[in-house]
Amino acid sequence: MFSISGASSALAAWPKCRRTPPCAKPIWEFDAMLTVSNLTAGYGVPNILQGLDITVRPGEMVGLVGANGAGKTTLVRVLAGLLPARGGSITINGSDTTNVPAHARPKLGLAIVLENRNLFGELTVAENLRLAERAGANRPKKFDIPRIVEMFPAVGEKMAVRCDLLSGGQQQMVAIARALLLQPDVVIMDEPSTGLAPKVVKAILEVLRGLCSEGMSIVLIEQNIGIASSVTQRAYVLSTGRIVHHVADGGWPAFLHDPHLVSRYLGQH
Ligand SMILES: Nc1ncnc2c1ncn2[C@@H]1O[C@H](COP(=O)(O)OP(=O)(O)OP(=O)(O)O)[C@@H](O)[C@H]1O
Repeated sequence: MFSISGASSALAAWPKCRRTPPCAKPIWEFDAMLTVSNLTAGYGVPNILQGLDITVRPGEMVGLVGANGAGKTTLVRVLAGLLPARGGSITINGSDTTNVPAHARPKLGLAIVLENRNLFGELTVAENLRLAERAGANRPKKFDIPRIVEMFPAVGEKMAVRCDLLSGGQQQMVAIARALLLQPDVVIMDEPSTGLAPKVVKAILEVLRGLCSEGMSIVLIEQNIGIASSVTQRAYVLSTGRIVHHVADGGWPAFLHDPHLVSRYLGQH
């Protein structure tokens, strides 16, 4: 649901003197961290995803925005390995991941924070984090539990609490923490703002910005254009399973100013 802010409020909130966000790096300096090429997938006939091309470089936070039914969740499922690609390819850090099983994708540097967070509800926060830490043990270490607690003090205070007893915001923080303990190079965030108070969303976006400035690649999948435009450098607009528009680096204000684009592809006015 387009429940939070619309394009006009996003535009109003965009500082006139806004510079490129702090995590921006000249894109020509880097090779791609995540490449999706001509990706097709679906559940029946016809395909839902109809030939997607997406590139994310190290240190970029890239948005993927689209209205209900555009195919965002389907793309997340294919990236996670939960739904097979029917055509095209997914490359992570130079490795072809298209047909790699879901459980093996984190070893290649991919972590996904699903919209439903997918925590082990009956386990404590500490137990959830330790499982992730173990799963990420063979990757170059960037995060450990003390660092996670520094990043999310609220997680540190709830270590002994079962995850199903946490608030939505606390669960989202644990889900992000768990993803980071996989020691990923690229994190896919599926609608992290869903159901959360603006203050919590702001805190989470701050953490994501910080990660990005350290070189992490982040794909932020968002229906809320206000959030996407405030934090991502550029974005792909998905509509009926196709990338129909690319908001280039620095192109958010122009996109938000174009009522035709916003209402046509995002259903917002
Ligand atoms: N399990 C499924 N079986 C058949 N069709 C599906 C299935 N899941 C999704 N679809 C269809 O695929 C299309 C894209 O849905 P998807 O959930 O990927 O969109 P979305 O952009 O994530 O939408 P929303 O923001 O509402 O979650 C829709 O037409 C939907 O009806």
